[in-house]
This record gives sequence, structure tokens and C-alpha cells, in this order.
Amino acid sequence: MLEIDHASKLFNPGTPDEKVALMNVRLKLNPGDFVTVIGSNGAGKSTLMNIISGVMKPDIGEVRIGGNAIQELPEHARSRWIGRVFQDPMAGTAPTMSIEENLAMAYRRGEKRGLGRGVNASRRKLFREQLSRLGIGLEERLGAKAGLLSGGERQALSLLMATFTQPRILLLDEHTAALDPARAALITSLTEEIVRETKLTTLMVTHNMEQAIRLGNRLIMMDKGRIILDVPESRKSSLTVPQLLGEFERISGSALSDDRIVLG
Ligand SMILES: Nc1ncnc2c1ncn2[C@@H]1O[C@H](COP(=O)(O)OP(=O)(O)OP(=O)(O)O)[C@@H](O)[C@H]1O
Repeated sequence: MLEIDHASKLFNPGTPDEKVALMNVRLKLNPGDFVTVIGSNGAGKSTLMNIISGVMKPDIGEVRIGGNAIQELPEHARSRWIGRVFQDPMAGTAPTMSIEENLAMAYRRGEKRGLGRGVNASRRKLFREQLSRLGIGLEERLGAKAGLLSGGERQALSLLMATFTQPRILLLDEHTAALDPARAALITSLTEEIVRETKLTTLMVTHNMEQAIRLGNRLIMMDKGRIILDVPESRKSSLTVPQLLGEFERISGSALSDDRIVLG
């Protein structure tokens, strides 16, 4: 489904500020894989998401979806295949647009006609049905401005907008990290439900070690621009947080330095 082939990315090459963000990364996700991603500060997790979504290009290497190389395509041209939810609840929705206008915009993602706000009766019915799946009453507030929603409600809307057009890949970039524990738990369970129902191929960056182990069918660990461990489902299900941290230290030679780490 998604293949990353020998991708490398260097920032400020040849200068004293040179930073290795990705170094010869190879990753293959099978259809329906739900992969959690953990790693130390500056390990390259966001850069990995960025080269998949098209925010930036790798210096070398290929990114393929369904066998087609997409690394030269701009972000907007990939958007129909890739849904992404960011850490910041403000990032995924337009605050001055209503809930239904936001959904209409997501519905047209990747279409040539661009960003339309039009909502007709059948589309409104579809939006209401989709929103009711979230179970938080947003279907009764179609005309409310997204900017007036709470962080958790906006993140739930972002998750729906990223997934309801059936992209090929879902990227979750610490999407529960900015929420309080109750709202984070709600968004986590909505994520599990949506991914299970839609069978979306998903890559989720998290600083929560317990979540990284419990969610999904595979876990990858990054350090200094490399994938240093790829844990299959058979091992992941019996893994504990101390074992995971121990594995990191054993392979990388130092303890996991993550200033936002949540153990569980
Ligand atoms: N735009 C940029 N310009 C220069 N250096 C950058 C840029 N973006 C990232 N880097 C550097 O590239 C490396 C990888 O960064 P990246 O943000 O991908 O790591 P990360 O694993 O997401 O980190 P964190 O968990 O701390 O957010 C880091 O050393 C970072 O400082």
C-alpha cells in the first residue's frame, strides 16, 4: 500500500547546522496495517509524515502509494489519497467555516473544482449521518462555526474529515497529545473504531508508550533518522512499556530521550 524506499532527508546540508532527519529509511505498509511510531526527540517522525503527505520531498529515495511513485507530487495532488490529523486541533479545520462547510471542503479534497462551500440536501444528510457516528452531538450543530468547538470536538471533526472520503493512507501526528486525558481517550477510541471499520492503512506517531503498544498491529521505533526496530503484532501484544524502553536503549545505546513521553 505505502512503500518508502531508501529515503533520506538532510536539513542545512554542508553547514554547521546540518541535521539528519531521515537516513536511508525503508518501510512497507501492507493494506490495513495500523502502525504506531515512537522515537526520541528529533528522530525524524514528523519528517517521515511530511515526506509521505508531500509537505516536503526526500533528498533521495522514493515514496510509493499503490505502486506509484508520488515523491515529486505536491501536497494538494496527494490529498485525495492521504488523510492527516495534526496535534493542534486548530490545524485540521477552518475556524470561520461552519461544521458542514468544513465537511464539504473535505468532501471535495483533491477534486479539480477546488475548495467549494456548497452543501445540498443529500450531502447534508450524509454529513449528519457521518457526524452522528462520532457520538458527541455534532450532527445537531451543522451550522456552528468550527472555531467555537472545544479542542476535543475539533479533533473529532478533523478525524472525520481526514477519513470519510476513504483515503488510502491515514497519518495521525500525535493527534491526541494536546488534549486533556478524557478528550484524548475519546479521540483514541474514535480512532480505533474508524480505523477498524474503514480498514484504513494508518501510521500514528505517539509519545504515549502504552498507546503505542496497545493500538494497531505493528510498532516502529525511530532514532537519529532511522527505523531501528519494527515490532510485528505477534511480539507487540505481549510487550510491556519497560521492555520497550529497554529495547530502545539496547539498540540505540542510550535511553529514549523524549521530553513529551507518557508511559501509560
Ligand atoms: N525545517 C527544518 N529545518 C531544519 N532542521 C529541521 C527542520 N525540520 C526538522 N529538522 C531537524 O530534523 C531532525 C528531525 O526532526 P523531526 O521533527 O522530523 O523529528 P521528530 O522525531 O518529529 O521530533 P520530535 O518528537 O522532537 O517532534 C531534527 O534534528 C530537527 O531539528
